[in-house]
Amino acid sequence: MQTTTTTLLQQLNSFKEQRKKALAVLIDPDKVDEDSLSKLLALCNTYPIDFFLVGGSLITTPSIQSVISQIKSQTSKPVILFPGNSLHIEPSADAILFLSLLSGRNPEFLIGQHVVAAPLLKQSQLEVLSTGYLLIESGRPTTVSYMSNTTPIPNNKPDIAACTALAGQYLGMKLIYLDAGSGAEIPVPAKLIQAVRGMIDIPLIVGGGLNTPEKVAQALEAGADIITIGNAFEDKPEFLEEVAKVFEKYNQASI
Ligand SMILES: CC(C)=CCC/C(C)=C/CC/C(C)=C/CC/C(C)=C/COP(=O)(O)OP(=O)(O)O
Ligand SMILES: O=P(O)(O)OC[C@@H](O)CO
Ligand SMILES: [Mg+2]
Repeated sequence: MQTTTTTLLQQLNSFKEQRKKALAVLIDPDKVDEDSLSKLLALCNTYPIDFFLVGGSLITTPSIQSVISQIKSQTSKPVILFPGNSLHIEPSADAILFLSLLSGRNPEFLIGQHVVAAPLLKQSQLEVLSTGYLLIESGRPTTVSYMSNTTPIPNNKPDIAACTALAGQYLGMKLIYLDAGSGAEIPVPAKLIQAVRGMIDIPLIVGGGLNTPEKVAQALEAGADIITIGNAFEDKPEFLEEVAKVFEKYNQASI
């Protein structure tokens, strides 16, 4: 019998078609130890999360692989790399966000790291998810803007964000990620999310500073298909219960 496997991209596209909102839990390998990760993973088995993102702008932990191995031993959800550079490729994950930093004008993060990464990805089994990555201004400089030496899109310029995202879609990218940056003071504004949502057809990921149920609900309401949460779960894993309630409301309404 022939078996067909669904790719992660197909799953994300089908969520979007069904209007099912997805939740990604971001694990920064530098910010967890075995015990704290174990506690978070136990909660991720209690509440319906969709996948894990693993990564950071700067990773000093020698083994991303051991973090992935712990996630895989405690849960069955897909693990997607969220890399800051080409050194962050770890073949034991399921997929990688192949990010091109479209909001910036630094060729290294638009195409340079990608050339180095491409042959490594070809040798791996990782599903490569071509992603237009847009940093949105969020109050104070973020790790990503510093590390990438780029300026984010002003958060009162929804048109610039929408046109940048559309250019990404026309270039063939399969996902758009709007990121206010990890621990952002001000998350991506609803108006800007709406403008991007209205311009593109591909799934939209939104993250950065989503640390209250209200902020999560606002991003979903504005049109995010996938929400990423990192810091708020690191600080308080129990926040997952509150987030799950927000998702339940949206996902029940979509059935
Ligand atoms: C193509 C490959 C393999 C690599 C390049 C990938 C690109 C273009 C990355 C864009 C720039 C960048 C540095 C992105 C990092 C995104 C990320 C994983 C953010 C998570 O948050 P942190 O920046 O680690 O925040 P903290 O300060 O809270 O740790
Ligand atoms: O850590 P937080 O603030 O949730 O941000 C998540 C992610 O979008 C950062 O790149
Ligand atoms: Mg980090």
